Amino acid sequence: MNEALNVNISEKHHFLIPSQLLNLNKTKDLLTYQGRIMASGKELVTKINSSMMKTSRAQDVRKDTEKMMKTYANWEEFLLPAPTSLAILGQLVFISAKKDFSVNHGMKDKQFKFIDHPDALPSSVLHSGVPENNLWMLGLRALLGIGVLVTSRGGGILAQKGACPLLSGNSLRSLECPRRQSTMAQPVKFLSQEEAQRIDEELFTEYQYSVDQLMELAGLSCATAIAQAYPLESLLKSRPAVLVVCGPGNNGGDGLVCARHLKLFGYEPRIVYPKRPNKPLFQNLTVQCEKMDIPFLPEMPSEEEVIDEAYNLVVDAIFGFSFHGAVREPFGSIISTLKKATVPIASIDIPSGWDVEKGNADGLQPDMLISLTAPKKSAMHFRGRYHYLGGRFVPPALEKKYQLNLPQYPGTDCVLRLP
Ligand SMILES: NC(=O)C1=CN([C@@H]2O[C@H](COP(=O)(O)OP(=O)(O)OC[C@H]3O[C@@H](n4cnc5c(N)ncnc54)[C@H](OP(=O)(O)O)[C@@H]3O)[C@@H](O)[C@H]2O)[C@@H](O)CC1
Ligand SMILES: [K+]
Repeated sequence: MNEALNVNISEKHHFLIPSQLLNLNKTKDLLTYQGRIMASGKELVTKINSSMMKTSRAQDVRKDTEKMMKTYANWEEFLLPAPTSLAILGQLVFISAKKDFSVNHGMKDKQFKFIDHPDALPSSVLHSGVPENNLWMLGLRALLGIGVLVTSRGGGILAQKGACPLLSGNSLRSLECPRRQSTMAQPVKFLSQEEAQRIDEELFTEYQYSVDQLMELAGLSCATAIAQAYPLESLLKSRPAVLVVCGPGNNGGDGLVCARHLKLFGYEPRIVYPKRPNKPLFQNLTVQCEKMDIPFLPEMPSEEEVIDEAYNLVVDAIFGFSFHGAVREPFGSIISTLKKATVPIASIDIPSGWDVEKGNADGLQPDMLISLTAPKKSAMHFRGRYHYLGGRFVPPALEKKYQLNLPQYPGTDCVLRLP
């Protein structure tokens, strides 16, 4: 396994410890300081195994950790104690430093029987249960200087508790996270339709952005988030084909931009664009896609089997936050076909056909939602695997005015995975 060292603690318990973490100089110091010599490979496994058994009292570990981590950051504030109830639930803890990963990759025999989807594990700390006591957790904490952050789905609890949001994302770059004082304690705001439209309006009128500018950033966010959630190497079809369905408004424009960036990222997008507005903005975006050899389909495939057969993913860029009322044709038929397709759907800003605030229990159920600027109220009803925030263009004054409490994007990233 390239990115993580698999540590078999016992027959039932496995850890994946990211090699990046082990390579950190500070971590090495820390291990030496603990009097436990860190080695590599099998030796490391033995060391960890034995140190689990010899774990010092929780109080000592807490003090040590505090002392050690203070130099770098106030990590102690981010650590959640593992609830005892969780401590008896299961068997596994995973820590990964990068994107989602497969635990089966490079394994001789597939021994991860407690994992539902071994080929797509969330990258942030995932807790699906821990052994009968939390000794190993303390041990890990003592060894690596971090706590095991417990959550049922990577990062979920962390973000709500106001932990460094980077930790809930995909990267151990979180070690460098400058803390954000003002919004840490507040959950991100879910916008009403009217708020979303007012913010949008203000960006254009007060802040003097052009639509093209923001659309470019929005579309780039969408393509980036998609590439993170569905990396090329994870696609099941031999061709990395993606169907991008674009609607008549700016959400559709985001879809066109997204398609263009997906193409640059190595995907093979194809676009369905049944109602094209007669405005230079959309005409230009269309030409840009054509010049990038992105095919526009004459019509939406009407059979869901055709979509399932040909595409790895559908990008839903039909309607965004201005959607209202009952869906009109041709989009009604398009959405019903998409509802029957089994291929994952990534919705831009709002799952199309959903009420912007109330959602739609009988509507599309996308696997991914990329909320732009801030999630809308309907995002509370999103049940898919990947919820990303994109559109990193909100000026701080505007964020403050609407009390958006946006989590901090990791480093220079333009997207952030939400719990
Ligand atoms: N600040 C941001 O966050 C940014 C947001 N951006 C993006 O803009 C999106 C909002 O775009 P938007 O305002 O153009 O509206 P959008 O939702 O695409 O659809 C409007 C179209 O749909 C139509 N339509 C409506 N209801 C319908 C129905 N029932 N059945 C059929 N048709 C219906 C409606 O037709 P009309 O009702 O006018 O006849 C109109 O043609 C936002 O979600 C985000 O993706 C970024 O690009 C830039 C920065
Ligand atoms: K959409």
